[in-house]
Parts: sequence; C-alpha cells; structure tokens
Amino acid sequence: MSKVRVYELAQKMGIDNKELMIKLKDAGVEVKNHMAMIDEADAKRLEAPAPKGSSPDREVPKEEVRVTSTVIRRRAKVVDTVEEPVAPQPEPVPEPVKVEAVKPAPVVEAAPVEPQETVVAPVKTEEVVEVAKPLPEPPKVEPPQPKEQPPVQRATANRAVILGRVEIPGVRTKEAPTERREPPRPSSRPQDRPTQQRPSDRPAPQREKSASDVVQAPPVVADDRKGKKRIEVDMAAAPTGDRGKPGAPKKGVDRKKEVLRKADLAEKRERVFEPGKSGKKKKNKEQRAPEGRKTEITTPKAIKRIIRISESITVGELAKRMGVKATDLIRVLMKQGMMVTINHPLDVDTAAILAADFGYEIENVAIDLEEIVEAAPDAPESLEERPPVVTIMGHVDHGKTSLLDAIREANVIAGEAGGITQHIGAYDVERNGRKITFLDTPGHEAFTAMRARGAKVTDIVILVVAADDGVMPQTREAINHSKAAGVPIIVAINKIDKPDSKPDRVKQELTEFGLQSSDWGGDTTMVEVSAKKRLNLEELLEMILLQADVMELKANPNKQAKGTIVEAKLDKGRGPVATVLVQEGTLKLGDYCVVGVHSGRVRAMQNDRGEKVLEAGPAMPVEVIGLSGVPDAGDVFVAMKDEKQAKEIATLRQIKQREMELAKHSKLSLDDLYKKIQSGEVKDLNVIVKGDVQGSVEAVGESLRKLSTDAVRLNVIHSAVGAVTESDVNLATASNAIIIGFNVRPEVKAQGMAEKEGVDIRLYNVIYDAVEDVKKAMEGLLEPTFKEKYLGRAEVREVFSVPKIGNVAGSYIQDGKVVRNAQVRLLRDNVVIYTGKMSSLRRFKDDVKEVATGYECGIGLENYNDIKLGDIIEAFEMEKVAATL
Ligand SMILES: Nc1nc2c(ncn2[C@@H]2O[C@H](COP(=O)(O)OP(=O)(O)OP(=O)(O)O)[C@@H](O)[C@H]2O)c(=O)[nH]1
Repeated sequence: MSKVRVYELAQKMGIDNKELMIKLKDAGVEVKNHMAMIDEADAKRLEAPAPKGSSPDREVPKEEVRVTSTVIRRRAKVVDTVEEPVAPQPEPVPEPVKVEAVKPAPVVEAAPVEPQETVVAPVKTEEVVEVAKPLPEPPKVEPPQPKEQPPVQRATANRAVILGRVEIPGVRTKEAPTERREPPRPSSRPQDRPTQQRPSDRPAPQREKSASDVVQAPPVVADDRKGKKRIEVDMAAAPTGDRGKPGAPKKGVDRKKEVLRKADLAEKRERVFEPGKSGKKKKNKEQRAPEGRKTEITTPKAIKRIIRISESITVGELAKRMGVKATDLIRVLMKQGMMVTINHPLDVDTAAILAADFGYEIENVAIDLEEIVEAAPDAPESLEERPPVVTIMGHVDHGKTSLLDAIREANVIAGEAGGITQHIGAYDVERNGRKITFLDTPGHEAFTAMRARGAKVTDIVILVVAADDGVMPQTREAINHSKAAGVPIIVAINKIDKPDSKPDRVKQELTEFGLQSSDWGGDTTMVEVSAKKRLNLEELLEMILLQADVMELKANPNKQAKGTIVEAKLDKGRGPVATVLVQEGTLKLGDYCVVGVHSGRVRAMQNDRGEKVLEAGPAMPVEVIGLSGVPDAGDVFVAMKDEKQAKEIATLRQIKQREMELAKHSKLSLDDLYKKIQSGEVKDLNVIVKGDVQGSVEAVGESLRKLSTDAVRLNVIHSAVGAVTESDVNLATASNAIIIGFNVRPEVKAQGMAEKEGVDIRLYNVIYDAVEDVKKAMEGLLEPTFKEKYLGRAEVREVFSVPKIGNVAGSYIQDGKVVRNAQVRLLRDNVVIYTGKMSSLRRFKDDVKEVATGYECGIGLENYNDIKLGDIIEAFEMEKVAATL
C-alpha cells in the first residue's frame, strides 16, 4: 500500500505540518512527526475535508523560493496560507495543542520527529534528500510567521510563508548561541524559542511539555530531516544543527541522514551551519546585516555629509567624495554658466553651493593665511615706535627724483661714508637718530598699484609741487590718490631756488584741493625746498618726523615678520630678489616665508647700501634672496617658522590665482556679450587694454574710463600686462571691442586673427595719444590718415658685429615677409624696445629686397645696435586708410 509522508501531505494540502498532525490525530491516525508515513487512504480522507482556510487544491500551485544559492525551497502558495495563521492563532491560546503547531514550528518539529524517525529511518534518508530540494518544511513556519518576523518577509517579497520561516531562524540565530547548549531540545528548546520569539504565545510551554513527552533526544533527526530548509531554521537556532551530532548517536538512521546532509549541504553548512555554531554565525549575520543596511541607508550620516576641503577641490574629487557622478556635477555647473572639466578646481564657495544641491556641506579646513598673518592684535605694551614710511608724489618734472636723490645723498654723506648706494626700491635715512623710510618709486601709479593690491605701506605722502609751475594734472591726481588712501600729505614746494618760483601761488592753488598751509592757519604742512640747491631738506625731514609723532606709528618688533614687497626682480646670479619693507616683527636670516604665490627662505639680506643684514625690524627695507619666484610689488610677505606651512600656503595661493584667472576669462567673454545685448540704446564702446607694465595699463584704463559720456559709455572690459593675445582678440570679437596696446605688440597669431575677424588693434607708446585717439573717435572726429600694415616678423638667432655698420641680426623669418627699408620694431618679450627703420637686409652678403617666411637673413637696424638673441624684429609699413574707429 502506498504511503505518503505527513509533511508531504501537509504541503500538498497547503497547511502546516502541525496542523495536519492535529487533524490526523483527530482522524484517529497516529503520527509521531511530520516525517511519519501514513496510508494514502488516510491522506485522501483528510484531503477531502481540507483544512481551515486552505483548500488542498491549492497545494498544487507551488512556489519556489531560493533560500540560498544552493537551496531552493518549494512550497504551496501562501495566498491562502496567509489567512490560515489568523485562524490558528486565536486557537493556540486556548488550546495548547494548536499552539504547538503554531509556535514551536521549527523547534517543536524537531522534537516530535525524532521518535518517529526511529521507525522510518531508512525512508527518511531518502526524503531528506528530497526535502533538501523541495524544501517542504516551510509550512511549519507558516503559522509562526504572522507572529514572528516572517510577516516582514511576506510583506516585502511574496506572501511566502516559507520565507517567513527562514527568517525566523535568522532571528533566533541571535539567541542561538545560548540555545545551543540546550540540545536536550524537546522541553527546553520549545520553551526558549516561544518565549524569546513570541512572548505572546503562552501555550508554547504547555505544548512543549507534550512534545517533550513524545520526543527526547531526536534533535538530530529533526535537523537532518528538515534538510536544508530546516537547517537554516534550526541552524539558525544554532543548537540543533550542531547538536545533531551529539544527539544523533542514538540512532543509526540519524547518522545516515547526517552523512547525507553533509554531502548535500556541505556548502550550505559552511555558510549556514558552521557559522551558526558559534561566533561564526554571528559574523555571518553581521555580514549580512550590514549589507542590508547598506542598501537601506543610501544617504550617509550627517557627519559624513560634511566634506572637508583645503581651499579648493576639483570637480572630480568633489563628485567622488559625494558619491555622485562627475558628469552630474559638471551638468549642474554648466547650468550655472560654468563650463568646466573634471579637473577644474572649485573654490570653497562654489563647492559649497554645488554640494548643497546634493545634500552635502563643505568645510574649509585650509590654513587661513590672513588668520596667521593677522593673528592676535599686538598688546599695547609690545608696540614700539617705528620709522615712518614716505612716498613722494607729484607732477612730471616737478622734481620728485631730484628730491629723493637729494635727501638720500645728504643722508649717505652724513651717514656712513663710502657706502655704495643701491637701488632696491626703498631706503631709509637718519635724522637726529631717528629713521625715515622712503619708497623709491615716485609717482602715484606705483602708489595706487600697491594700494590696489591691498598693500597699505605708505604712512606719509610728500607732494612735490614745482614752485614755478604750480598745481598740475598729476598733482591733482596725487592729491586724490593720497586722500583716497587716507594718507596725510606734506607738501614740498620745490624749485624755490628758481627766480620765477611763486610758492605762495602754489599754496593758494592747493587750498582749492583742501590743502591749506599751516602758515595760513590750515593743517597741512608745507615746506619750501630746493632739491637742486639742497635747501630746507632738513626741515622737510623734521616735518616728516613731526607728522610721524602725531601719527604715533608703532609696531611690535618681537614677532615673526610681516611686510610688503616694494620691488622684485630676477637676478641672473642670485635668482629672485625682492625688496621687502618689513612692517611688523623682525625678519631674520633663515626665516621661512610666503610671498604671494611664492615661498622660500631668507638666505641673505642686504640694505640699500649693499650691507649684509642679519635682521630687519619694522619699517626697514631689505633686499631678500631665497624666494622660489619673483613676487609682485605690493605682495604681502609673511615670515614663518614652518617650511611646510609656507609651501602649502604658496601652493594654495597658486591654485586660487589660477582659478581667478580662469573665472575672469570665462566671465568676461560671456558677461560682456550679454551686457552688450542688454545695453539697448546706450551705445557702448568696449575697450581692451594691454600694456607693458601694470602702471601703464591702469593709467590708460583709467584715462579711457573718464571719456565716458552720456551718449557713449566706455567700458574697459579687460586690461592686463602683456602682449595682445588670441584670447584678447577673441574677447574683442565677442564683445565688439577695440584693443589698445600700450608699448606692447600683438602676438603673431593674434594679429592674424584680428585681421580675419576685423578687430581693431591700436598700438601706442604715449598715453596721451591713445586717449586722444579714442576721444576723437567718440566724437566722430577721428581721421587716421595712416594705418600700420604688418608685414612680418623675424627672430634674431645670431648677432654679428660688422665693422662700420654695427650689429647685424642674423634672423629667421617666422611669419610674413621682411621688406628692405621697411619700418621695424625690435621686441623683447613682446615689449617694444626700439622703433625705427631697417638699414640693411641681406642674404649671404647680397642685398635683397625682401625675405619671405622660412628664410634666414641679416637685418641691420638704423641707429640701433643693442640687438640680442631671441629678439623679434617686426616689419611694418604705414598706409593710408579711412577712419575706422
Ligand atoms: N632749479 C631747480 N631745478 C630742479 C629742482 N629739482 C629738480 N629740478 C629739475 O627739474 C627737472 C626734473 O626733475 P626730476 O627730479 O627728474 O623730476 P621728476 O618729478 O622726478 O620727473 P619725472 O621722474 O619725469 O616725473 C630736472 O631737470 C631737475 O634738475 C630744484 O629744486 N631746482
């Protein structure tokens, strides 16, 4: 007679094993556990009435659930089953028996099975194998699912009651370690589990009793039987799995099962059993758990959402730190008008805005130089009197240089005789034991250029006004610049030795600018001097010191030095040389320092008399050697103890500078084009100014801006030092601007591009001419009758000295052609050194009319011999053209 196993029938009927066992009991069929076999007749009898909610028919549809990579569990569809638990649950409470079926599911099963197994041992073996595949056990779990964690699984995956079970073990696993020691499962285990897992299931204990009555040590069987599914459950519970061995010895069948199990589930064991045995299991869980968390927690904790950067970060790095694609960041930046690449550095502000879009915060952990520099304000008691720093300003030829020289000479003579004066950009003189520092860069351009860099160096301005000339344009500018800087003025009315000098008239004129002589009841000190005759120079110095007293100039000499670069150059022998005007602290030999984008170490210092100096205190100018590069005038000099820190700051500044340049370029072209469109009726004249030095660039720019009228607005959209480049031409094209070059030339490519694009490049070497031209053009009066026509340029590759003729430039024609008798310019680093005529053009000793690109030739310049290797000779001719501006 064919038989069927209880669990198979239960599976077929879609009900829990326990439940079926209860039904069997009710039906008078005695079974010890779900592995027991019953007659098919009995089975059919039971199937007919079908269990509570679930109809046997439903058993047919089975569901496959992959429990692990090697185990697939098949079981009846849960849809119905899901409801079942509801019914059984309430029952369990009153009836211990039912409860058993529900709660102890995994554990209890194990217990009861054992006894029966004893009987059907051999069969089981086979079954076990089967079980492993189809995973019948699940049904048992079904009942508990609703109460335990299974529900979670159901909810997420598929009503898989089974799944729920699987989970149960997982949950238990945590407790597993403790349970393990309770191999005597029957009684203890059930209790433990129910209590731990479902505290609400009180019947559990009672059940267990009954269960324990029936079974005792069979845990082994239970484990085996359930095969893998079970295993998971039991193993999860830890105790059973391992115990299987110890408990099994009781029955040979068990052993076989175990063997089978080992064979079949070797892999699984390693993963599930083994770990379950001890801490390993925990590890396993731990491993799993985090995985789960990872997927859940997609957003880092608040603390991890703060990105610390040091002054700047590249787009790629920021994307990486935020865990987003760099392309996403680039897209966002593009929307904001920034065309960047993955390696584009972002400053803190930009990065912060960008990061905010992705829910991150940016924290700038860079060393703040200003902080270091400013540090804590000096305590009043640490301050000591320091010499005043003086700048001389005035109109052209009013005697600024003469006055400076006169003062210095007098000082040198009076001071250390024999000292060889050197031009280091600043010097100090002594008067009655007190020092005065003069900045040897007369003129307001330098003064303003320094100020534009944020350097406030000058304490007192000496305004030189020629007594025979009076207040002139630059005098006015000097006054304005001084006032803007808030620097007190001492007027030196110069050239009083001249017969036609009228100091009073000067004083009178100055009152118009708010400078009233103290002689006349005002508060401005005015000294009548003569630089030429050395008249009243002492008095002038005296007045300077008096003014300094009023100002109470003080500084703390006992700390790391801080100063400003007054002048800097690249010396062939000594490398970068910079004159530092120490403003605070004392600069010592060996100090590390940061200057602008450069860092270095003070390797040598000397004063304006060429003497070696070991240290320089406040207001003392010294020439410093040891910098990594040539800084700009006006750069702040900061001495520091730490070399690494100095280098770091310099690097950061370089990055910043590069960013600023990049930002400036992209901004200009875009912004101005837009502005132009927006300007509507207002006629704009956009100008780009390029010059040989910052001072002239600023001067030209400033003069041009002043030409703005109500009708035409003049915008200097870009100004910089250097040759006219392609970038300038591009900008001019986009902004419909003209380019004004002051003492510089366009690069070859830029020239070609300008011609192609129709950009007007105008070159001057006199500011007045540039301003006048633009002014006339704005008034519609510009009538340029001649326009320069570029012919070509040659590079000087050798210089030959020819008797009677002088130096001849052995040149290579780089571009265009060079024509005999053409006008030429000699350029050195794109700065015009000489403008004149070509005196000779030869090829192999033969005079030629012209030489084309790619050929070599000898070029002689009229009345000019200072030709050097690398110079560029540009040939051009003037042609008549109509006004175009
Ligand atoms: N008679 C007389 N001539 C003076 C005096 N000071 C300067 N000069 C002359 O004025 C001219 C201009 O003097 P500079 O010292 O070059 O004037 P500056 O203001 O420095 O001129 P720039 O450098 O071109 O701005 C020179 O020829 C000097 O000799 C003075 O006190 N008396």
